[in-house]
Amino acid sequence: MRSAHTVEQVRAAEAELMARMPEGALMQRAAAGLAYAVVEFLGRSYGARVLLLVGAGNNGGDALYAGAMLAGRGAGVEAVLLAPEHAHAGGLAALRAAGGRVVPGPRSTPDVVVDGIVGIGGQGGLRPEAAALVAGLGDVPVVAVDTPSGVDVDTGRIEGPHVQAAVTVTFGTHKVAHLVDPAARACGAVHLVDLGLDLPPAAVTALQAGDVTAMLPVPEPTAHKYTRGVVGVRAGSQTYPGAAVLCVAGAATGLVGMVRYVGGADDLVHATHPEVVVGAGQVQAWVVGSGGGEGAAAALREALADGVPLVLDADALAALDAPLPVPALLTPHAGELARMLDVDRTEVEADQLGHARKAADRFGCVVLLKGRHTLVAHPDGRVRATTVGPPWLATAGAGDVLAGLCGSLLAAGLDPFDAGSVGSWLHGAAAAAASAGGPLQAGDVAAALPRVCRALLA
Ligand SMILES: NC(=O)C1=CN([C@@H]2O[C@H](COP(=O)(O)OP(=O)(O)OC[C@H]3O[C@@H](n4cnc5c(N)ncnc54)[C@H](OP(=O)(O)O)[C@@H]3O)[C@@H](O)[C@H]2O)[C@@H](O)CC1
Ligand SMILES: Nc1ncnc2c1ncn2[C@@H]1O[C@H](COP(=O)(O)OP(=O)(O)O)[C@@H](O)[C@H]1O
Ligand SMILES: [K+]
Repeated sequence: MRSAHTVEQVRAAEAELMARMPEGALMQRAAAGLAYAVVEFLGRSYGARVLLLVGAGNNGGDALYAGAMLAGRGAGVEAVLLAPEHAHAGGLAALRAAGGRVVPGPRSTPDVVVDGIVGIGGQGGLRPEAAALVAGLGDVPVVAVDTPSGVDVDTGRIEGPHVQAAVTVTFGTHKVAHLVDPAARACGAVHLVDLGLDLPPAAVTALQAGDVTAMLPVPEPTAHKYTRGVVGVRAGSQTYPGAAVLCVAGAATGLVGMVRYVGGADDLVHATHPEVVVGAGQVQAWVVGSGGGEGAAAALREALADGVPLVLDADALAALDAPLPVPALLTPHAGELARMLDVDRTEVEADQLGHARKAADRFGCVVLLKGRHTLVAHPDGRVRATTVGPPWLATAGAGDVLAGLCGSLLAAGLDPFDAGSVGSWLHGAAAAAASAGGPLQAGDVAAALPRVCRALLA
C-alpha cells in the first residue's frame, strides 16, 4: 500500500522524530536522498551543471545541502536564492564550503534544476518572482524537492503557476498531491526517501499489486458457481446495445460463478457471451446503468427491489436522487459527477478529491471518480487512488467494462470500497497489458483481465 499523509500529519510525525534525533539529522537524510535521486536522474554527477532554486524555508535547505553533496561529487552547482535574507544558513554555508556558488539568476542552461522553492509550507500558486524564474527555464528537466512548488499539497489542486517536475523526491511519506490529480501530474515520477517517521492512518492510499492479490476473490476447493457469487447486469439500450456487451464482458472475466443479463440487448449478449444467463434471477449484486438510456431509472428500481449491493454507472447516476438503502458503488466520470453535484465539469476536474468526498458524503455511497488517477471515496472519509492505467484507456466503453468488473467483485463478496479500488486497479493493469504501449479498445481490456489476475496469483 502506498500511503499519503496530510501536511499536519507529517509535521506532527516529524516533530516527534526530531525530538529524538540530533539537530539537523532529518534534513541530512532528506538531502542525501535528494542528491542520490539527482545523480540517478542525470546518470552522473561529475561535470553536471545543477541549478538550485532556493526558497525561504526548509525546502530550500534540503536543496542547498543536496547541492553541497553534488558539488562534493564534482557537479557544478549554482543557487538562485528567492529570499536571500531567509535562505537556510547551514545549507548555504555547506554549499559554499563544497564549492557551490550563489548567482543572481541562471547564467547558462543547466542539465537539471532542483526546485527547492517551497514544499509542505506552501500556500497558493508560485508568486510572480518564482513564477517568472521557472518560466524562464523552459524545457530544462526539474527535480522537485518534496512537492512541485505551487501545487496544493493537501488537496491536489493547482491554483496558479507551478513547477512541472520530471521527478519529485519526497520524504517520510507520500503527500496527497503525489496521488491526486491535477497535482499528481505535476510530480512526474515520485521517489520516496524513508525518514523513519511514525505515522497515523493515511489520508489517501494507493493499492499496490500485492494488496490487490490479497483481496482477489479466489474459489475455495469446494466452491460451486453459486457460492462464488452471481452478478446481474442491467445495462444497454436500443441506442447503446454495445454498452451491454462491454459491461457483461467486464463482469464475465471469471471472478464470479455466474453472470445474468437483463436489458434490451439479449441477442447480442447471447451471441457474444454464451455463458451468460439471460433473464432475471437471484444475484448477489447488480450493475445498473451503463448505456442504459431512459430505461435506467426503471432498471434501478427493479435492481433495488432485490436488496443486494449495487454498482451504479452512467444513466443510473442521473436517476439517483436520494441516498440508497443498500451498499453501493457509484462510478461517474467528471462530467457525470458534475451533474450529480450540480457544478461545472471544470470544477470537478480542478478539485477531484473534494468533489469525490462530497458526493460520497451526500449520497452515502462509495464514489469512484474515473480519470487519469481514479479516486475511490468512502463516506467514512477514506480515499484510495488508482495510479495504474495508460492514457490509451480513455476510450469509449472502457467505463462499461469497469462497471461490470466492479459488480463481479461486489457479487464475489468484496465491499463497495474494496470492489471499486481493486476493480479500478485491475482495469488499469489490464489496460496496460492490452495496450503494451499502443492503442486499445474497451473489449481488449476485458479480454486482458484473466491474464492480469493469473500474473498476480502466480
Ligand atoms: N520538518 C522536517 O523535519 C523536515 C522538513 N523537510 C523539508 O522542509 C520542508 C518544509 O519546510 P518549511 O516548513 O520551512 O516550509 P517550506 O515548504 O520550505 O516553505 C515555506 C516558505 O515558502 C514561502 N512560500 C510559501 N508559499 C509560497 C509560494 N506559493 N511561492 C513562493 N514561496 C512561497 C514562505 O515564505 P514567506 O511567506 O515567509 O515569504 C515560507 O517561508 C519540506 O517540504 C521538506 O522539503 C525535510 O528536510 C525533512 C525534514
Ligand atoms: N488520461 C487517462 N489515463 C488513464 N486512464 C484514463 C484517462 N482518462 C480516462 N481514463 C480511464 O478511462 C476510462 C474511461 O471511462 P468512461 O469515461 O466512463 O468511458 P465510457 O463512458 O465511454 O465507458 C475510465 O476507467 C478512466 O479512469
Ligand atoms: K519544491
